[in-house]
Order: sequence, then C-alpha cells, then structure tokens
Amino acid sequence: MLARQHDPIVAIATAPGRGAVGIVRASGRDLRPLIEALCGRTLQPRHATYLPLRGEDGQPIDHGLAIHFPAPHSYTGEDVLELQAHGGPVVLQLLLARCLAAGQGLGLRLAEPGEFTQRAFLNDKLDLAQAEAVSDLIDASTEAAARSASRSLSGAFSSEIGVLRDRIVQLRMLVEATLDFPEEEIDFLEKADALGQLARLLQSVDDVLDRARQGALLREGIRVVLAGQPNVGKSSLLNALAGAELAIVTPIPGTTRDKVSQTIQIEGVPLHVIDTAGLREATDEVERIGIGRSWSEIETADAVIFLHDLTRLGEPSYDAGDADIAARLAGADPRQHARVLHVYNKADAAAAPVPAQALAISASVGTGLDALRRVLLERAGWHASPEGVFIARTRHVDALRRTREHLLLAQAQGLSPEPALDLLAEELRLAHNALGEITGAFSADDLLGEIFSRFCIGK
Ligand SMILES: Nc1nc2c(c(=O)[nH]1)N(C=O)[C@@H](CNc1ccc(C(=O)N[C@@H](CCC(=O)O)C(=O)O)cc1)CN2
Ligand SMILES: Nc1nc2c(ncn2[C@@H]2O[C@H](COP(=O)(O)OP(=O)(O)OP(=O)(O)O)[C@@H](O)[C@H]2O)c(=O)[nH]1
Ligand SMILES: [K+]
Repeated sequence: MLARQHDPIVAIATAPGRGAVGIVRASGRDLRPLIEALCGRTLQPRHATYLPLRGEDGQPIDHGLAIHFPAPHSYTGEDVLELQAHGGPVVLQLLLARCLAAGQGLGLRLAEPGEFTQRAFLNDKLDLAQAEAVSDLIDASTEAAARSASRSLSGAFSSEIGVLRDRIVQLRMLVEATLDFPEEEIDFLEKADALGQLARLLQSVDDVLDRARQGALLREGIRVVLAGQPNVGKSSLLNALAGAELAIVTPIPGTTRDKVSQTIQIEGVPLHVIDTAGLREATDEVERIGIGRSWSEIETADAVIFLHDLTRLGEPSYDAGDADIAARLAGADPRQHARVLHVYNKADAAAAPVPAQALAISASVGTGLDALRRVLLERAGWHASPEGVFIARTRHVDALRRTREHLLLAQAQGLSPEPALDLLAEELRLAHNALGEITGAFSADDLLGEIFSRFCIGK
C-alpha cells in the first residue's frame, strides 16, 4: 500500500445504505484539475458551495455541496474534495463513478481501507496512536470506550508517551556523553543523579502501562463464559445480565445446545458473555457436540462463571457432577483457578444455607446481580474511573512492557558494582525504540499496512 501513496484516491466516506446525507471524498496532492472537471469552476477554499452534482453523462443526478480543503489544511494534509449529496446508495455510486471517470487522467483510484487516515499519518497530521484511535472511536461499543478513544485521538495518550520519550532521550544523552569522556564516567552520572532519574522514569512507565492496560480493557472487553451442569440457570443468568430474553430457558435439562453470546457493559467495560451447553455425560449426539464446544469456549475465556444450583447442593449425583467439572477445570490449566468464579444460583428457592463467602444470586428474581457485576469487573482487572483512561491496544501495552523491561535492565546495569556503560546505553536505546513504536516513530511498513488495512473503507 505504501508504494502507491501518492496516487489521488476517492471513496464514499459515509456508511453504506440510506442516509440523510452521503459524502464522496477525494484526496490527492493537487485536486484542482479534478475540481475543474467535476464542478466546472474553482471552489472557494473551505467553503460549502451549493451546485449541481453530475453523473458520468454530465446530467445532474443531485444538487449538493462541494468543499475544497486545499493542502495542507485538510484531514489528510493533501488537497481534499468533498461532495455532499443526498445519502442514497445509487446517488453516491453514480457520483463515485463520475469522479473516477473525471480523474482517470490524474490516476485517481478507489481508496483502500484506512488510506485517508494513513495519509494523515504520513503527512504528520496524526501519529500512529491517534490514527488507531480514529478507528477505535468508530468501533467503540460503549460510551466510555468512545470517550477514551476521543481522548487518545486528541493526543492525550501520545503526549504522555512523548513525555516519557523525552525523559529517556535525556538519559541517553547523559550516558552517551559520559561514554565519550570515559575519565569522568561515574562521577558525571552521579552528579546528574542518572539512577535517580531512571528510577523515577520507571515509576512513570508503570503508571502509563497501568492506564494503557485499562484502556485496552475498555477497547477489547473480556470474554466471560457461563459454565455448569444442565438446568442450573446459565441461560437465565445470561438473560438477566443482558436484560433481554436471548437464550431459551426451560426446566428441561440440556435445553441449550449451541452457544448464545451477548455483549453487555458494566461501567462502560464491554463483557462478551457466552452461555454454553450444560456439562454432563450426554448420550445425545447433538448435545455431546454442544458440550465439546462449551469446553473450547471455557478454555479460551478470560473468566469463567461456574454456576451451581443451591437447591440441589448435597444431592450425591449433583455433587458428583460438580466435582467432575471442577476436576476438569483444574486439570485443563493451572491458572484456571484464578479465572473461575463460583456463583450459586436459585438463592430464592434454596433451603440449605449458602456456602460462606460464596456469591449467591437468583437469576430469575434478579438478586445478587450487582455484587456479581462488581466482582466480574474486579476479575477483569478494571480499577479505573473511565474519565482518566485513554483508549489503548494490546500493541501499545506490549510496547510499554518492553520499554519497561529494557529500562529495568539498564537499571540493573547501573546498580551493578562495575557498571558497563555501553550496555546501559544500549538498553536505553532499546527502550527508546520500543516506546517509539507506539506513536509510529519507529514502525515497520508491514505493521503500518496491517493497522490501516483494518479500517473501514473510506476512512
Ligand atoms: N465532512 C466531514 N466531516 C468530518 C470529517 C471529514 O473529513 N469530513 N472528518 C474526517 O475524518 C472528521 C473531522 N476531522 C478533520 C480533521 C481536520 C480537518 C482539517 O481541515 N484540518 C486542517 C485545518 C485545521 C483547523 O482549521 O484548525 C489542518 O489540519 O490544517 C478536517 C476534518 C469528522 N468529521
Ligand atoms: N427458583 C429459581 N429457578 C431458576 C433460577 N434460575 C433459573 N431457574 C430455573 O431453572 C431452570 C433451568 O434454567 P436455564 O436457565 O434454562 O438453565 P441452564 O443452565 O441454561 O440449562 P441447560 O440449557 O440445560 O444447560 C428453568 O426452569 C429456570 O426457570 C433462579 O434463580 N431461581
Ligand atoms: K437453557
């Protein structure tokens, strides 16, 4: 994609389907010939001009607005032309075809997904973290996610990264200057309190890393699987959490055969909740396949709610069923223990006392659900208030983690009895590079290609 980054491009910028208004947008180094061909005139910069919008045959297909954003004062940093028409799919397709025909001599082509935003990045209108936030804003599934994406888009995350980078650069200069004047080595570093600076820098990296983790949680959410024996109330719990009758609830054990999933939000954090077939030794072929799927969902989940039926605790066959599941959960993955949350359902109808410290709920009456939501958020690792969070991706968390590791190695070198300053300098350089990946200061073309190709068309 990078090879063709100078062609003029065009796309329908608005969502497919009917809309009150629809926009065809073009970007290129010099769109004046295209504007002349399409509009038969020049356009006053950044001014909405009402005019006939014509089809390929030159006949008007609509009357709408045309806006020219001359380079570099546009979204992409290039010349941008917008044609704003009535938002019918046919009108927009005809306008698009007309643009492509009129721009043929200029090499105008259809834009690839994310290409407008990629140009904004290449022309320094946005850094990489901001460009990603554009896509995260469009894809946000909760208000909190949208707000934090907007904060990242306006540069809040990037400027925090910028502050960290400046501090690393300062340290690098100090250490590298010392390398050039070996006789003054340790003395020089001591006077500048290099190790003190490094320790404080590490604290700041930890803080940003923690907030980036929260941001990634807001963006990606977590997968929560409801698991347990048949008839314990898994589907009822999904419905209660979602506030809708999504999964079929019957007194017949083995009702749910295939998974049913729904994204709900708790304090703005998206939770992808998955109801699965009840776990038991099934003889029915369809049910067995469903149970196989339940286990594969359980193995890949971030959290598992292991649901128990309080009205049946103590029944030997029921207890044996729970013990089988518990054994398989523990065997599947030693970390299971941390992921599995035991929840006791049907508290409304239970005669026996609830086990100590257990989460007791009634999915059908709706009691205990607030406590369950709180525990789920805590298990997800959410401890922020959404106001301070900027949207982040696993990619950012990973780069921050590597930055931290290199800084720790630099610190260990600095604290050793005979510090090798060249190794310390090298770790600082690697930390600097890892951090630079976030805003795109050091990013490979294939990474850029991958990030932008996941955008929607026209963005
Ligand atoms: N009609 C329309 N609405 C839109 C967009 C668009 O491209 N077209 N956007 C696209 O995604 C977003 C807005 N983003 C934009 C960002 C910068 C500039 C721009 O003209 N920047 C100039 C001037 C800045 C200024 O005057 O302060 C610049 O950066 O130099 C325009 C839109 C959302 N709404
Ligand atoms: N008293 C009471 N009954 C409940 C509660 N939750 C679910 N039930 C009943 O338990 C039965 C089974 O509920 P489901 O939600 O279908 O159970 P499930 O675990 O999805 O069942 P399978 O599809 O067999 O795996 C239904 O008759 C529900 O009405 C509860 O909190 N209290
Ligand atoms: K069910």
